[in-house]
Amino acid sequence: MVKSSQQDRFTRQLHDRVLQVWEQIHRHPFVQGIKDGSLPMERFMFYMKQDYVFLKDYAKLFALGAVKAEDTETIKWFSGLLHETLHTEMDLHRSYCKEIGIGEEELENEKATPINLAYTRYMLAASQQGSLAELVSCLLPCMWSYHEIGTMLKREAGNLSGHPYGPWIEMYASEDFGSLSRWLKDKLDEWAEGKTNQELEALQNHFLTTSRFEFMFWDMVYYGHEWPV
Ligand SMILES: Cc1ncc(CO)c(N)n1
Repeated sequence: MVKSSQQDRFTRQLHDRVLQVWEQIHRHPFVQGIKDGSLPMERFMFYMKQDYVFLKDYAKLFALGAVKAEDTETIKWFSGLLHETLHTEMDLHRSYCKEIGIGEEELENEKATPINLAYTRYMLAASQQGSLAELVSCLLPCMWSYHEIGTMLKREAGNLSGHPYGPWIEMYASEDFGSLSRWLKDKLDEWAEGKTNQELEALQNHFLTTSRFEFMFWDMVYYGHEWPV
C-alpha cells in the first residue's frame, strides 16, 4: 500500500477543519490559567473531579474499541489503553485530589454536569452504533488536542518545578501520551482509504462535534456550569 503524503492524509483534513475550534481552546482562560498557574486551585479541583467522571466513560470507549477491532494488534492496543487510562492517567487525578483531602470515595460519587454527560453520551452512542473508524473519530479530539495543549504549555510555561499544574502539563506533553494519538491517526488514515464520501463525512462530523464538546468542557469547568435546577 502506498502511504499517503502528509498533506492529503485524512487526519490532516480533520485537523484543518477544526482549526478554529482548537485555537479557541488554546486561548481559553482555563488553559491559559493552567499555563501561568493563575487558575485558582478550587477551579482546577472542580475540573479534576469532573474529568475523573469523564475518564470513567471515556475508558469504556477503549473497551468498545477492543470489542469492535478484528486484528490482535488493535485489540491489544485498546485493552492496553483501557488499563493505562484507569491506572496512569486517573492516578494523576487521584493524587491531585488526595493532596487537598478529596478521597477516592468522594471522587467515585461525583456526578457529571450536563455538558460532561452530553459529551460522553454522544461518544458512547455513536461508538456503539457505528464502525471502529467512527469510534476513533469521536475519541481522537480529546487525545490529540490534549497533547497539543500539553506541548504548547510546556514550551511556553518555562520552568515547571514548583508549578502547581506542572504534573498535569508533564503528563499531557509526554512522549508516551503523544504516541497514543499518533497511533490512532495512522490507523484512521489507513481505514479512511476505502471509505465513500458519505462515510468520510460522518467521520468528519464526529470529529467536529467532539472538538466542540472539548471547548464546551473547558468552558464548563471555568464557569462552573451545573444543572440549573
Ligand atoms: C475532557 C477531556 N478530554 C480529553 C482528555 C485526555 O485524555 C481528558 N482527560 N479530558
